[in-house]
Amino acid sequence: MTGIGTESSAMESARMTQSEAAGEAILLDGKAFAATIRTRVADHVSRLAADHGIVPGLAVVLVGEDPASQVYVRMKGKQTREAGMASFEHRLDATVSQADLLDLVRQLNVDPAVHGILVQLPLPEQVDTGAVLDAIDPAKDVDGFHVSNVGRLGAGQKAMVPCTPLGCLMLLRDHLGSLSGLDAVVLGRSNIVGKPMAQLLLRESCTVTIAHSRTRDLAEVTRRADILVAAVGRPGMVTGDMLKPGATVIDVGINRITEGDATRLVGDCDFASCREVAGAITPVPGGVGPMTIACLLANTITACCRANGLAEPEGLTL
Ligand SMILES: Nc1nc2c(c(=O)[nH]1)N[C@@H](CN(C=O)c1ccc(C(=O)N[C@@H](CCC(=O)O)C(=O)O)cc1)CN2
Repeated sequence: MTGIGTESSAMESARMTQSEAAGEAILLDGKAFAATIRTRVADHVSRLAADHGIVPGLAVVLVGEDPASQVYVRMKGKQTREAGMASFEHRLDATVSQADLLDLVRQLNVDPAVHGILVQLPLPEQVDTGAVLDAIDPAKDVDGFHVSNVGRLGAGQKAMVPCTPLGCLMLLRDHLGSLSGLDAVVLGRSNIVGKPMAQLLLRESCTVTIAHSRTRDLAEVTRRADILVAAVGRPGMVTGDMLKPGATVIDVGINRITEGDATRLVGDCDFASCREVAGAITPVPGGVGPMTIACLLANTITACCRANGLAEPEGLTL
């Protein structure tokens, strides 16, 4: 294993034969890959405790009662504890003032037991999200959303890298090896996914296009992509006819749709038609989503090692 994302290749070759025989895209199993990352994180946590008496700590701040956010925060706490790290959960009322939220962030910034801080998004309207994110100590900014980490990533310097794009990159490297020279199209220009994803792909020497709601002849753009990352939050927007045959498709969308009495999660890609054209594709659920929390744990270890002047964990950072 050299660097991030080569460990599941044996598993993948087995799947490849099955998928190829069926004339369908290979499924990039984020759930399984995330489990291998969490195991690596847990191993590193044990070493930090045994060799240095250090327990990495992650503080997660949840404002309000958005049902999806509550689920994600619960998952984060559980997986943090399972990896042997300390989890600090702070739940604030939806009506919290900007000043009180900033006070909490400042307390966490100076708490030596806390190596990573994450404020769950979205925040309620009365709160200035940018101001809250920029109040987090950049060294503890395990989400990589602080403007200084955004700038460092863009400048090719050591940074905290946003978890979802980092997870996408791990999946891509695991499947493709080198990405150098490939045409990559990122669909979506959010600060959380689209923009950092484009920066990471550029760092891998891809030729990167960011497409968005104003892009003209979108299908003509996406059909050029060897790698397509869809992060627009529109269920089933990408259809098979918009893909280059054999493309690697990373579906970041997590959209809950209602069908009759039932609800289910779907991505931004129309899975059935994309699977017929793509070479490989991430499913929803079980693709990018689980990678996000695994990378959050990895970033917390990275922040903890940097804070203590220790070597960074191999295979968990860029
Ligand atoms: N501060 C942040 N806020 C938000 C982020 C983030 O990275 N930092 N990302 C998203 C939500 N998110 C993590 O917070 C997240 C989304 C989805 C999953 C996941 O594992 N999804 C599963 C399905 C889970 C389900 O059943 O609902 C999957 O795709 O298989 C994890 C984390 C917005 N906010």
